Amino acid sequence: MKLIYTDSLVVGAGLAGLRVAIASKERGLDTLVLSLIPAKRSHSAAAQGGMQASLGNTTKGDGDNEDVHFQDTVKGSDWGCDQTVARMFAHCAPKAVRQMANWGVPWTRVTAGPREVVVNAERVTIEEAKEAHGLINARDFGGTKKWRTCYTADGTGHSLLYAVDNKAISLDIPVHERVEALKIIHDGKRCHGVIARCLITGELRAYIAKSTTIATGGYGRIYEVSTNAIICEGVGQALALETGVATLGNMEAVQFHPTAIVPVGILTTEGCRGDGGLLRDCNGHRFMPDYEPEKKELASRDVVSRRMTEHMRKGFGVDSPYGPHLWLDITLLGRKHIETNLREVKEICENFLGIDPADEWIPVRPTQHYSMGGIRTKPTGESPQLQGLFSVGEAACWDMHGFNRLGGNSLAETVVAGMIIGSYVADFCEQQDLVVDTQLVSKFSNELQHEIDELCSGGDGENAFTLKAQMQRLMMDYVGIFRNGPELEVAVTELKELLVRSRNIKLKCTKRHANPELVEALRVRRMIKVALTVACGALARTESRGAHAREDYPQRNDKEWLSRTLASWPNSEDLTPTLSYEMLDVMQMELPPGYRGYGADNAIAHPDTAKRQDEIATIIAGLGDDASREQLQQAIMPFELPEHLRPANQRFHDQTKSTSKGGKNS
Ligand SMILES: Cc1cc2nc3c(=O)[nH]c(=O)nc-3n(C[C@H](O)[C@H](O)[C@H](O)COP(=O)(O)OP(=O)(O)OC[C@H]3O[C@@H](n4cnc5c(N)ncnc54)[C@H](O)[C@@H]3O)c2cc1C
Repeated sequence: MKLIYTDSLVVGAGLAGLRVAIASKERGLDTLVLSLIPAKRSHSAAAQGGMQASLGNTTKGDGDNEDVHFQDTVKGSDWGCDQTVARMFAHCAPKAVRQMANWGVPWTRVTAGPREVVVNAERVTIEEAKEAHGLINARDFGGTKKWRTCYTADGTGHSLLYAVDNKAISLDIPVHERVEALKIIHDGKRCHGVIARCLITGELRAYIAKSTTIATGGYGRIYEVSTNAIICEGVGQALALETGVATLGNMEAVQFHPTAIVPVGILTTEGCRGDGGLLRDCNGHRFMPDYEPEKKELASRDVVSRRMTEHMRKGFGVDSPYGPHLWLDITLLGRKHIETNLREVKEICENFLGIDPADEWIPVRPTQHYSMGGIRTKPTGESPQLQGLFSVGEAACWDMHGFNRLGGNSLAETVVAGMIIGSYVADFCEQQDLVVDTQLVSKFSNELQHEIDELCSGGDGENAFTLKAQMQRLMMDYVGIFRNGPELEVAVTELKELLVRSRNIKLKCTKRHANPELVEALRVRRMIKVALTVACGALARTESRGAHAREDYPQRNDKEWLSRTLASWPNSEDLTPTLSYEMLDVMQMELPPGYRGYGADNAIAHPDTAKRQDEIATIIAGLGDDASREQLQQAIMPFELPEHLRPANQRFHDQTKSTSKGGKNS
């Protein structure tokens, strides 16, 4: 078998993986990336609406800064996130968005003077500052206090991925395309690389590295209908799970996006509502203000998706051969706006629905969209259990999204976390020697070879495609937007049966090289395990938090459930994961749990909340009015960053406004 050595191995050539690879290569490390597909076709390219960074350039972003972005992110997460990580992220997002401009992203810019926008269904004219002319613009997105989402029309992921991939090419970073990592090489304590299979020749290869970063994206395709690319199948999470040691975090936290088109499930960006689009029911009635008078269509995604589902259950859905749906109305934005800022949406509507969204309403329904859960890491991106194993981007539970990700915070996470974690990965590689344990390599490659031999051994057995379809249907029916105990029990029981059956898959086509059936068979048994971590986590969590909505436990229960679910699979013969919990410590939080500002306000309070609020008030009073925001931060919730990322961010109106924390400008 071919052994390939490198310092920094990155599995995944989406935005997150490439950004880590660039950080390694820029430090002079030998770096190599694996990908199922050419880098520029990675799922990141599909992102439409934009990335959040508190630049505060537009009038509607005036007063924005890291504090506001941090608070929106924590509230968006329904207090499920790691607040230290949310702080690291909010601090570095402005740096990342500017770096992307430097690398060639053609951000939409501010034009000084009057600008016509739609706010709450009305056309209003805002005035953009003369000093902001030519600076990076931002649009509104759900769950945010300010207009903060930087964008390139509605092709933001495409332009980001092209810029980042071109940067990787300019640094001569090799990407081994059409290669699938299927096993992590480890000794229970330390990760040494992966065993991968070439999807063209079928050859197995060992990639041996000082650090291995899993950046394989989300696991959306364990559901039947998803906005995700078909390669988002959760194999990266399964790789970690199958080590038996590494843990996955909050796998039950699965986001449903409010506006995917019916029936195919392709996304229309949140930018549609951010720019002023409305949701209407079968009577043409704009219903969101009835449920969410303050944020209306721009509450966070978990809230809007639930309200839409609730409204359809009351009989206000539009009947269609594909089940009920609602309408997204962007006609009020006008043709010019749609053809410049939402042109991908227009093309999607024309090509997949045969309608012109400047004239007609778009049929939409909430659809699986994002994986908040993933490979649990420390703030440095490293697995707490396996030294040298890192994870980043949607594959990871770093964990800045908790139980609900805000729109625009994922693209931002890929390049921000890629920048931060890339730096820690490089530090790690500089401090470590390359360890080559050939016995260990043989053990894992033999296991994979044996698995392939079994699948190809002929005879009667299960069909991989059938099992996958059954798993996807189960997840859709029983582990969806609203969940309850009896249905989750059904999901777990039937997924366990599918897992047993998946151990007896036999291929009809037994070719060892390019063979889609073999690819499917190797993936589906891993996907079912991932699906079980979602279903079991959801069944065990007897509360509602963010995207995890239990009809039988409708309250957020901070008293008992302010925790992160950890899932591991210590014994390969087990039929369910082992769950444990990492408690979130209110006494360490900068923002103790409270009301999000939208959605239901019926949480069961944590006993420490009031105590922590008092403690923070005492700290602020003790430091006095002259304290800098850095002193305050240090006293309330300090956080680490690589040194080059620590300097304060600057904004064009810094000179004219207060620099104290109270002034919300830093
Ligand atoms: C339609 C759509 C629109 C979106 N719009 C926005 C938006 O406007 N703003 C926002 O913030 N977020 C948005 N998101 C979310 C965001 O795009 C993703 O979360 C993000 O791009 C994920 O990037 P990533 O680098 O983590 O993974 P990906 O881009 O998914 O890349 C994964 C990589 O891993 C590789 N890979 C996978 N498995 C293996 C394996 N076993 N072996 C080798 N390689 C492997 C793949 O080939 C790929 O290169 C959107 C998502 C969707 C679905």
